[in-house]
Amino acid sequence: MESHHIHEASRPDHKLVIVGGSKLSGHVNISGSKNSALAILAGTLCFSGTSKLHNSPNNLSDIKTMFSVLRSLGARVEVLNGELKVDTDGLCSSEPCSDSVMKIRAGIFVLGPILARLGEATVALPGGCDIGARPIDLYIRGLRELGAVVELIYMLIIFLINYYRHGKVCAHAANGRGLVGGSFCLDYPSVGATETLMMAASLADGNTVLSNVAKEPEVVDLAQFLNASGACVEGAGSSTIVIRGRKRLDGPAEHTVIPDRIEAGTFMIAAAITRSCISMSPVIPSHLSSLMDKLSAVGCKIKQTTSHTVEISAERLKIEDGLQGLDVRTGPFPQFPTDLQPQLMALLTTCSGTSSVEESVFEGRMGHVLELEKLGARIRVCGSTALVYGMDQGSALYASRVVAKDLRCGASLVLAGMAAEGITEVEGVSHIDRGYEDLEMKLKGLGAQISRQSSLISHF
Ligand SMILES: CC(=O)N[C@H]1[C@@H](OP(=O)(O)OP(=O)(O)OC[C@H]2O[C@@H](n3ccc(=O)[nH]c3=O)[C@H](O)[C@@H]2O)O[C@H](CO)[C@@H](O)[C@@H]1O
Ligand SMILES: C=C(OP(=O)(O)O)C(=O)O
Repeated sequence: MESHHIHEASRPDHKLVIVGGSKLSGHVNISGSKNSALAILAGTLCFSGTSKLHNSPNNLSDIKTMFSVLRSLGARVEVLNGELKVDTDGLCSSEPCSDSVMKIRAGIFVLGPILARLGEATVALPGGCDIGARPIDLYIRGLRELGAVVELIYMLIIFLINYYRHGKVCAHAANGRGLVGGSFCLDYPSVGATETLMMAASLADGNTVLSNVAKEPEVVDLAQFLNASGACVEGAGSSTIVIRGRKRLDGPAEHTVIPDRIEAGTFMIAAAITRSCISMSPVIPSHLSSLMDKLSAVGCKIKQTTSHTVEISAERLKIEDGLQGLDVRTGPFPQFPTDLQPQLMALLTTCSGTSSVEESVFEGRMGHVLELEKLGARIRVCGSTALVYGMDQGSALYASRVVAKDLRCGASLVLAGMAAEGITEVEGVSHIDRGYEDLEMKLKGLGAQISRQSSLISHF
């Protein structure tokens, strides 16, 4: 057992019970971005003072876990009337609580800020969705370019007849000096490595040039937060970022987190898979271009009704009618997001023809396939590509009991359950709670028949 894949889901859980076949209608409010908020929370460690964050999705379990990470370092975190305040005056530790770090991928995002601010950091290897190896070599190599000495240390923890490997990253600024500016070209535009290096370089002595960086909107949001706190980060959103390091950042900023493009995308696919028409806000349409292109190509009609509102319509008489399968390949932004791949795959099982879905970002992000097959989908996986057979090629969604193996797998199963005939049960809801605020309440508000129940009650 690898220690960095321990999930809340290993505890007794709830399930979502879905009566398939309902049409959706109306409007849904989109929460703030999980991945932006997680990076910005780490960013608050770059300076002293109290930051105010609006639109942070504070009810997500991943965000609450990040609060625990920050608190374990001496920060004070408070949520009052939806407004989040993070006070980092009391930062007193360079080693966050390993149990919390090991629950989420973003646990490792604190490495850069702590190292830059305190000159040393020891952080456990992080958790997050179990979708492949997820190394941190780019973080380590990048920090070394900024003058850090970084080592990975593994311990074998033996407990009765079980054992697991517990890994930690230990870093310190070489020769007791702080970090220094440098140049680093990422082999792959990793979101987390880009964010970590951007935060660390903001406090380095001199200028840093990062090339082949991630261009995701969450990277841009973090850069805006850091700049509002006195940092000088230029070029976020392009493939090269230049950071003019400062000894100390001015401090606390007030910032509004961008809307969650993955949550918005999931609701767009919910409308498509139920052949319904819904609207949603706030969204930043340019963050959703690749999904909107694909949904238009399958046959949905998408309209931007205000600068921050989109309406999607896939209304047809019958679920079997109309939508056409297609080929898709995931990739770094602005390509199709891997975090919407499982949800799109669920939709493609209800379209006509054979679709091809290639996962190019994570090596192990096909965990939803087996579960979708339990709901009647016909899918064949060859390496990193799944051939998805549509309704006219043998897929026929019907109710079953399935398990969310990870966050977006869970979302994809909920969507498939809404299109399946009968009552579907989705277990492992704690994965879904990591990244969707009130998913079932929001879907219910749109007309879905969905409820949360104890896993001990069964409909089968
Ligand atoms: C908390 C958060 O923001 N999570 C998001 C973030 O994850 P995360 O930041 O972990 O994703 P990355 O962009 O780093 O990973 C992309 C690819 O790069 C590889 N890699 C990454 C780092 C490294 O040092 N070495 C390396 O090889 C990974 O194994 C993966 O194959 O971006 C992903 C890609 O958009 C999203 O799916 C996640 O939802
Ligand atoms: C993969 C995801 O999250 P994380 O990186 O936190 O595991 C996700 O949000 O789909």
